[in-house]
Amino acid sequence: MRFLKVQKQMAQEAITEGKRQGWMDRTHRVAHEGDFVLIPLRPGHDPPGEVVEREVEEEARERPRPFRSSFDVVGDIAIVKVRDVERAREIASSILASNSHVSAVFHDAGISGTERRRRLSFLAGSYHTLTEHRENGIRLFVDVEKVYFSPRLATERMRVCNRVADGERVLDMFAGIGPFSITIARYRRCSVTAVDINSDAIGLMRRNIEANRLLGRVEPVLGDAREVVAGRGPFDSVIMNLPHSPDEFLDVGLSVLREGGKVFYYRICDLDTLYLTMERFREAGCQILEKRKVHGYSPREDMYHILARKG
Ligand SMILES: C[S@@+](CC[C@H](N)C(=O)[O-])C[C@H]1O[C@@H](n2cnc3c(N)ncnc32)[C@H](O)[C@@H]1O
Repeated sequence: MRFLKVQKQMAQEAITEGKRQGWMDRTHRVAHEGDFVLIPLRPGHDPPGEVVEREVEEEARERPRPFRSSFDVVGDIAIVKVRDVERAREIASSILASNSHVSAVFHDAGISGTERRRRLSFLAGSYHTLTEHRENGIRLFVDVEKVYFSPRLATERMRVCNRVADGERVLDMFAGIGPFSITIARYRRCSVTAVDINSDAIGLMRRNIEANRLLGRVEPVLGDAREVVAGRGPFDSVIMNLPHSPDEFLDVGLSVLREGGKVFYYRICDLDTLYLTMERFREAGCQILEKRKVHGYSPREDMYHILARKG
């Protein structure tokens, strides 16, 4: 098989270009060879650079992965995630018929913008977007139209909480309505700084802190993490749950983390990008303690978690 051979430092950029220009063979995995990365090429494509031939084993072929289920339930609101709106309408009727606790159903046309708001259209039931969701023994007010919230991360939030010790200072850099922060403050004697750029999310976070009687334990901070985090800390744990673009903030997160502190990092990407990200952690002087898949995202990408220690 033919590969484009590039230096490790240039690999991320080359992979992005290879996907955009269509010369990268996305049915095979990227390989590693010393300080170089080998990017698989589609037949008949010759991008500029060094092209090499290598034998590949069958396991190097990417396998199709299962898609995620077709709807989520947040409080008493169901959010249908299939592309076809007609199919979404059919699913909406059967959700209402078979789930007595669901009273409104929306179609999700995707999440967009810095504030990660959902583009929703109303399908069935009684129209409302504000609901109360319960997970891991906490109460969360969520406006499904104005803020990001995913019930699929409930187990993940408890896992993170279980890795945090009493007495820690915790920074939740992209906190949303505060599900990680509030879970930790509820079960650990910690002080949590919870940052988000979306004013609606911070408004709901304040309400959630009060609803869970955690006033003074979680400090909501409205603003761009890049600006408002500098000068705070040092923190014992930093949570980075901005899975589409966390690398832009890795320097900020690590700058306020104490030596020996932990970073809980999430990223949606393919395996090749994940390995490059792990390399970035190592280059920044961190030790990877854990790496695992949280859930599938698309046929080619998954959401991954990296737990790393500074120093
Ligand atoms: C994927 S959501 C995660 C929310 C929350 N951690 C959760 O589990 O529900 C990412 C959040 O990051 C916020 N965000 C995006 N860019 C930001 C930035 N530069 N500074 C602070 N928050 C940001 C968005 O408003 C959004 O609420």
